[in-house]
Amino acid sequence: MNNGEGWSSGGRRGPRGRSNSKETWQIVNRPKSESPVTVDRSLDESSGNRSSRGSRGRGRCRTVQVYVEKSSQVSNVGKAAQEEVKSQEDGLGSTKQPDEGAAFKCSGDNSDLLQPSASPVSRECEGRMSFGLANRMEDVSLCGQVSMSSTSDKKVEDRDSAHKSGDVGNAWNESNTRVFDICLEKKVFCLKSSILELNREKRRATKGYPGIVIRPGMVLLKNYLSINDQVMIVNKCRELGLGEGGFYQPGYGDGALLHLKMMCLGRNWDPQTSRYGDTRPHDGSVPPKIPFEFNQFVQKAIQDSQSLVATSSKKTKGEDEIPCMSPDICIANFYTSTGRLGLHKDKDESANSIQKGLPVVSFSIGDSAEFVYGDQRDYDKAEMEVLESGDVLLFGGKSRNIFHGVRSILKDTAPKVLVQETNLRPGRLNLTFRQY
Ligand SMILES: O=C(O)CCC(=O)C(=O)O
Ligand SMILES: [Fe+2]
Repeated sequence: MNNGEGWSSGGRRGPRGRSNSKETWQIVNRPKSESPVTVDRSLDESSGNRSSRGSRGRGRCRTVQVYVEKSSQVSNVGKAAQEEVKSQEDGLGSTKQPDEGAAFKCSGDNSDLLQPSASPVSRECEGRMSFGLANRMEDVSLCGQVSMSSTSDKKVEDRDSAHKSGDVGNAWNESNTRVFDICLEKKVFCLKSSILELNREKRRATKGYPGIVIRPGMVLLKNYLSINDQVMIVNKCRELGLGEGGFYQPGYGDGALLHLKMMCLGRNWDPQTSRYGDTRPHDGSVPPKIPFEFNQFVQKAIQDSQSLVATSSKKTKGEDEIPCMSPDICIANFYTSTGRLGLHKDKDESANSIQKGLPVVSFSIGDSAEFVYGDQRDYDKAEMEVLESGDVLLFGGKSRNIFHGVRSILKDTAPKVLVQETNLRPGRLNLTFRQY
């Protein structure tokens, strides 16, 4: 049923600007009792491939945890790349957002329409499985202070309140393409992090966290990227993001803006045409190459997901559910605290890639996000998973064509130590890797 709002013409991206979205969402959060089961580091280090019962899941859902040895994980790739990258760019660019109530045209896969709120749905729980993944936090010193730029914060506030009051334009034009800095430049004042908070982060980073088979072809590796790796990724993305083909404010063909900043690596994805290309049409820039270390993380995440799937079902080979993939595209999104992304399918990769179910591999860094997904473009039927900093999500095989999106960014949830080390702006960095 059409509730009066349409969808964008972008193939990959879907709906934007659902009015009063916060109030009308009906997705059920996982009850507290079903939060991921953590494992002791001692277990993790001694047991190699042991499995035990966990309590994650819903209702009748039984989960099993499998522990992997710390040495088998990707570790500290590119530690040297943690140097601070200096830039004189202000980096905010024009961040005008479309009016929340704006209607958008629809076409192709994005033509389904929003349904009015219905009763909450529970997620399918069969086949879920946990996979213990120890994490690493060597060499990152914990300090109780986080610094941010007050100047930049003020600009972000201004933009946000303009957005809320709906008095900003929504047209995409050349001025929207100014480079965007994902990190704050000046350290002007300090926010104290409580010792409790820092200890919580430290515990989280040093304990194993589960990997979960959410549904066939969809795997979530919780807390998979160490803080060191996250720092490296942020620094690298910042460096690339300030150069040719770096972060900018994208817009659709109809002029509406996406609620995020974007940078493409490997190949350019153009939201105006929903196509991949070698250069970025609005400025002719060539996308930076995907850093080698990023691809190593992706390969490792695919392998670990395949092992997880194989362990969870004797009948299935891991590769059948999550096929191997060599990424030649990475789309980096930066969401400020008001950022979001409507339900959409990733469908602009080659027919061969999609047909084979080659997975999309997604890294989350910074503030947590409410990630929604489902078989239909229907928010009321969608399920939700909070993606936290360091989480890696894969959807391939039978889940390659799911609708998915980001409902909201949860403020002040980024690990303090990450913010302190990188000066990452409030918000979330997301990288999705694909093979064309
Ligand atoms: O930010 C996310 O988690 C999802 C991003 C996404 O779906 C995309 O870039 O196509
Ligand atoms: Fe996507």
